[in-house]
Amino acid sequence: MIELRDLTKRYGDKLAVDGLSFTVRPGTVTGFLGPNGAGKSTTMRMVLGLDEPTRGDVRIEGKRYAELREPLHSIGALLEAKGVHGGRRAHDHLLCLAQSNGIPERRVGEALEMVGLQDVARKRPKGFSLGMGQRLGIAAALLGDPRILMFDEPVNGLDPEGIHWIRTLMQQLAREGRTVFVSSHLMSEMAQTAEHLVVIGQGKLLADTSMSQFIAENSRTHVRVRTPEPERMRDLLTEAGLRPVPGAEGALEVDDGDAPRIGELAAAHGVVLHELSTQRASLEEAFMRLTAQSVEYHAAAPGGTHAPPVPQEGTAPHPGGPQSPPGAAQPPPAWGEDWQDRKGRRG
Ligand SMILES: Nc1ncnc2c1ncn2[C@@H]1O[C@H](COP(=O)(O)OP(=O)(O)OP(=O)(O)O)[C@@H](O)[C@H]1O
Repeated sequence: MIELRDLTKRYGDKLAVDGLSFTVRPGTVTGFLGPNGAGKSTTMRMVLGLDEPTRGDVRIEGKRYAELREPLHSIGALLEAKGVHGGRRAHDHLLCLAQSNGIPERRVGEALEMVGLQDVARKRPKGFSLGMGQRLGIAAALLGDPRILMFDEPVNGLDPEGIHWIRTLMQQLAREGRTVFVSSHLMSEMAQTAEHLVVIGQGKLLADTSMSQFIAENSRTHVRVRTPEPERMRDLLTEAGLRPVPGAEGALEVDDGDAPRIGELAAAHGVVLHELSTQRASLEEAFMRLTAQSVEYHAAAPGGTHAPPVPQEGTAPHPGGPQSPPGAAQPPPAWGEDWQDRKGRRG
């Protein structure tokens, strides 16, 4: 369990994390979401004692990180996959970590096997692909067989096979009763992986709820009805006390109706239906709606106006990139911008 109480971090006049209180519980994968610059990485660094909170505190199984006698047994984390010594063989890198944390050597082989790197154990990570680097970082996190795992953007840059593998691994770790806390920008991925969500914006807590409740509360679910007799169907729905509105392709959309009831109504009046479907909003839609006010940077829309950010799975729009209109002002850093890039510029 990870417990945050009033956790706050200020960098100069920037309040990066603003009074966060929430608990990450064992047995489920908890997704950690927020627009760029929301404070996710800062929060994770404070969990690991890498950044000192300005106010408040964070406990791991009831203790501050600095109080953990053998931290790798309590919490394993993947913050930056590039934090590996490129010249030391994969096995030796893990062995160093194991020896300095009182972890038996056999765990090195086990961890390498868990992440599928046993065949390259004697190779140096500087020749590793991004995916292999991520796997090695995850092996390090698993080394101490910890009760808590924390991953910051673990699927960044991975191919579909790697993404699938990490998703399955996180779910398995949660099923084993561990606490799994993971941040990601890939909404469809998060929707498939996490059962619980913590959402922050501009350092503040926006939601701490189950995935299904989050989507239900922050989006619109409606029934879509297509029929060759739309006027008649609309009248029937209205008479039944429902409020159909015109949708795309001549369909009717009913916010407050349930599909079986509408199907029965149509059947009772002999109205042919070509489509009757419940349209559930995606996590991405719900996330965009909730965080619209707390996005730090908005991409400039063609024509120079500012539009709400539209996250594209796995893409990173770049300011001044090929899609910028000629003569357009350089927009501020956009959604999906490589965070390392930004952190680098920050110095
Ligand atoms: N060392 C630092 N010095 C100054 N400002 C910082 C520092 N670290 C973070 N910040 C600022 O704090 C805010 C939160 O940054 P953080 O990296 O935690 O956000 P994030 O949610 O992880 O973003 P991303 O999704 O882009 O990785 C940002 O405005 C960032 O510019």
